[in-house]
Amino acid sequence: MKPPAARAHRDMILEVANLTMRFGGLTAVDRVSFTALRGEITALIGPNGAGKTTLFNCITGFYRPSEGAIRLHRPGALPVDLHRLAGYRIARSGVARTFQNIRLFPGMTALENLLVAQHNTLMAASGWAVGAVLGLSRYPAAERAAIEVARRWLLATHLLDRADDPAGALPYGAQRRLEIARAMCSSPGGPALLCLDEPAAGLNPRESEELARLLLEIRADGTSILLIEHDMGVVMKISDRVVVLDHGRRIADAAPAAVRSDPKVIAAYLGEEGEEE
Ligand SMILES: Nc1ncnc2c1ncn2[C@@H]1O[C@H](COP(=O)(O)OP(=O)(O)OP(=O)(O)O)[C@@H](O)[C@H]1O
Repeated sequence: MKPPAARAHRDMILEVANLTMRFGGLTAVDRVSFTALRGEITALIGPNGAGKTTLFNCITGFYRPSEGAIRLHRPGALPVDLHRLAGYRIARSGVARTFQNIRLFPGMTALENLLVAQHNTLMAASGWAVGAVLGLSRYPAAERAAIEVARRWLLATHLLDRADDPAGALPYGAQRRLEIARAMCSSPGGPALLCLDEPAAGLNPRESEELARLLLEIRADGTSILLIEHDMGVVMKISDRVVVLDHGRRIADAAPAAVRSDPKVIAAYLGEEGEEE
């Protein structure tokens, strides 16, 4: 486990402070605080209904939290209060996400899905106007760069040979990888923070292995990752830090080995998982 001094403010990518989200009388997230460090994989685990996806939805702007703050810290830039921003602005500030249920454009090819993800970059190159149609000189170069970025992520996700297949025709595991590739294409230079909601759901053991390798590559490439995942094999193998939620509250926040042997976590979640198997 990293010593507390190593979790300094300057190393932070995400700061969640006293976050609360209520739906009528139900408190789905209850005064949760934690930090995710730059260059790390931070996992968010806990039983069904613990509030993990609700927390993600607050971070990515799908929900406006009832209370508390969420800040993105990027090197050389002022912290960004994500809890005050609209979702599209959060995406533009470098936060990308995937969903529990695959949300690709099924009728578009794998390559097209990755180009659509770069729409903002391409529109910026056209001056947010008719530049592309008028043949503005910056647009063709931006388009070539977008194809190169897409190619790079098709390669990284082992989908280059399926580039021209409709996304909806790809096997399930390939669609999951394409979703991650799409998220990686959504910001120029890659997102600062990649939020993945159960990326291993429905994968077979070999595909889970491949996914773990891909996430380690993404981390090595400089993108910090926030990961909701029920596959404890994947979580324990690749996470630097594990935050555990139960009934909307944070019950643990430590290195994987410490979380695995924490009696509170075993009682609330890991024990229950073992019984299910
Ligand atoms: N839009 C909503 N309206 C009302 N209640 C909601 C809403 N979204 C989530 N909840 C409730 O908030 C609680 C937390 O749900 P959430 O989906 O965040 O849990 P989770 O930890 O992601 O669970 P899972 O592992 O099953 O995905 C649940 O009781 C859920 O029913």
